[in-house]
Amino acid sequence: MNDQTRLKTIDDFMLNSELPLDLDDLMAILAEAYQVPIALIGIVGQYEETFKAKFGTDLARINREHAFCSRVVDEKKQLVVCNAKEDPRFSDNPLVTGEPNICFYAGTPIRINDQVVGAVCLIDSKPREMDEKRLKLLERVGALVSQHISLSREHEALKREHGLIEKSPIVLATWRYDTSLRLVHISNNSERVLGISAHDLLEGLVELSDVITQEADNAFTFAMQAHMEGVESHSCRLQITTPSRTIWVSMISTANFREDGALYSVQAFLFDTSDQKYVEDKLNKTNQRMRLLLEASELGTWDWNLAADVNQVNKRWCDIVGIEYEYYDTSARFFRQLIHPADYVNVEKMLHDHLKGKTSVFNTTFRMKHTNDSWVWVESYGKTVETDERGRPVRIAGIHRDITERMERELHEKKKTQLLQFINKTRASYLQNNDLTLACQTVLPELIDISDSQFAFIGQMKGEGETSRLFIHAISEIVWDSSSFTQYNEYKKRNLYFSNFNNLFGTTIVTGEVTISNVSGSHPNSKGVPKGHPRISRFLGLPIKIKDRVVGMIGLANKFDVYTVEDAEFLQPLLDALAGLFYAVELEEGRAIAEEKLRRLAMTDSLTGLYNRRAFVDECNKVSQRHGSGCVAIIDVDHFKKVNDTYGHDAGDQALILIAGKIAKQNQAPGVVARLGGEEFGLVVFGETKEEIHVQLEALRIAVEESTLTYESDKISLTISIGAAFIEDTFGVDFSSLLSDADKSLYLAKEKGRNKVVWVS
Ligand SMILES: Nc1nc2c(ncn2[C@@H]2O[C@H](COP(=O)(O)OP(=O)(O)OP(=O)(O)O)[C@@H](O)[C@H]2O)c(=O)[nH]1
Repeated sequence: MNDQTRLKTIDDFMLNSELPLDLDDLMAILAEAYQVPIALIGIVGQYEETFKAKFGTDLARINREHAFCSRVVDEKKQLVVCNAKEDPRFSDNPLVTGEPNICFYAGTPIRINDQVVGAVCLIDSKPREMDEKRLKLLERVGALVSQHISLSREHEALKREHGLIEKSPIVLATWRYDTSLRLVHISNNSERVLGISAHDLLEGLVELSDVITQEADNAFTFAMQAHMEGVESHSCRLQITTPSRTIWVSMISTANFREDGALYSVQAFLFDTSDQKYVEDKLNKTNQRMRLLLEASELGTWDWNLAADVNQVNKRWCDIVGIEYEYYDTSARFFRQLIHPADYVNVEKMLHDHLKGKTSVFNTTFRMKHTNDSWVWVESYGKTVETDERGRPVRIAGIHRDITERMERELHEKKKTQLLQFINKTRASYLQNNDLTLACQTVLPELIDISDSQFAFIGQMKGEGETSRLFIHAISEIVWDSSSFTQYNEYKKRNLYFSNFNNLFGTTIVTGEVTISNVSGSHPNSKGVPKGHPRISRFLGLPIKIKDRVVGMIGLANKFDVYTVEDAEFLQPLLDALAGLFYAVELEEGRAIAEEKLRRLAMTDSLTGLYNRRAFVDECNKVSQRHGSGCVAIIDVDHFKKVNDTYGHDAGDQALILIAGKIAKQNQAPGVVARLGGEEFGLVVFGETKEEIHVQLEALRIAVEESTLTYESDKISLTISIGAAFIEDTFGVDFSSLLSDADKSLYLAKEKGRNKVVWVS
């Protein structure tokens, strides 16, 4: 191992090369001084010893096994052999027995890097002695040779470096400092690289200050002064102008200091960076032009370093969102918090896609919060401009363009079209289904969307005056407790009414005006919301009017932005359309009521209020469609002509009203009671048996018999005769023939003396 290290050192110091050490003269002096015929410097290799310097012999190398020096190397110490011929270790050594007939040998180690690599030795063919003093002297010679070898190597290395520098585009210069800095060395490539000959500079024929600009001279002087004041390294850029050309040179200088800290020398590398300077200048000019162009084009710029989380923007960028340039916060968090909540997810997605390499550019439009609380539409266009060693983006840069005006115009147009579409949709839904509530519910989500709101309702006033209430056709589902759940269920059943108008939305109904509240609780009529109800931060109440009458309203809540009069104006066509529909519904309802009235009138006997004959026939037809037992009867007032004749027609009328009342009282629905004409009434009675019904008819007869009509001062007694036909099952029965049968029985009842019930046999 140790031997290996030694051989490596030999290799390293090129002692295994053929080159001599150039110390033959020293060997001559040494031989002279020690009065020996041979003095050598031997380097002991693996198999042989090579003589690097010699005096007194022509031998270049010998086998290692015969080399005396190998013992010096192996034992790492001086070796003195006074008489080899008598020394058993060497007596048969061919170098002893033959040429050069070694008899005396004194060797001292050559040490390099603590390794003994060879020896400096003295040889004589005669026996000799060596005193201690001379041996010490030889040891010192060995040390000097060792030092010489080391220095030679360093010198060789330096020569090689200098040789490299001379061929390189880098000029090496050294200044020595005594009272001032003086150029003491400059590499020969100075002429080629800098255009100034090294010779001229070193001889002082040309001064550096003669060829550099004033500005560069200042920079150079500054560098040197910095070194004089203790700065170890420095770099600057100098412009050098020679008659043939002008170049830019970068100078990197290093100071060397003495132990007391005083400056000893300055070494500098100078290299031509004109190309780089040219590119830089061009880039600067381009940047400058770009900046002017951006400023002129009203473009905001951003340059986001992701790793450092620094987002640099220009002044225009700040202007777009109304931020003072000086107070701009460069963090991405600040940038993000300006993005509109409704656009945030999309922006993040677009950014993510670009960062992951899914898109070559980041290009999207979104809204940003202006310091004046409005939203600014920006078009953002960005691109990765720098990546790390793994290709991941570390810097993205881009532009912002304020497109608010264009977007608002476009959005307004789009919304207008959307509004007209959904107005048509509402109308169509109503016409198709004749169901206004369904139509309102269908368009509610679109209304919320188009108005940028969170909640909405559409209501219509129902009822007259004091009792009028707002019927809720459609409302956003907001359920937060059991009572609101009940309320929402009422809504589902189409039975939700708002009747208290002493609050924010009620203001719209009461005043018939648009209600705008953009700060929660700020409106004088605001009563807040029930506990648990989502916060209503902004509210817009829009009245639906027919002429000046409020017939309903739209309530909108929680727009991202503030509600404005323009919002109300924008939605006016919808309000008008709903007003039209509400009016149509009102008309429809009125017509239905009138029709019902007419229908009732056509079916009613005006004197008694009972069904008339036609209605009786209709009702009998209905009865004939169901199963069950019963009877049909005809009732006739006895001697009614006499009543008329005796007490007058009016008394007759009163008698008819009285009897009609009795009949109606005795026969409730589903029985049918009608005045068939004159003093004749028709009756359908239900009952299990004929007997059971008979009891009912008898009761009616008796009730009339027992009643007395008081007309003016007269008491008028009345009786009725009844002809009745029993029906086992009413289903499919022909009532007209049964009535005819009952009429015959009535005739019989009259014949038998009146005030009787007679059944069809
Ligand atoms: N006051 C009044 N009389 C009416 C009305 N309609 C019919 N009458 C009268 O009713 C009378 C019916 O008389 P009649 O058909 O002769 O029968 P009656 O007098 O009741 O005798 P009987 O039926 O045989 O018991 C006529 O005098 C009609 O003028 C009416 O609406 N009001």
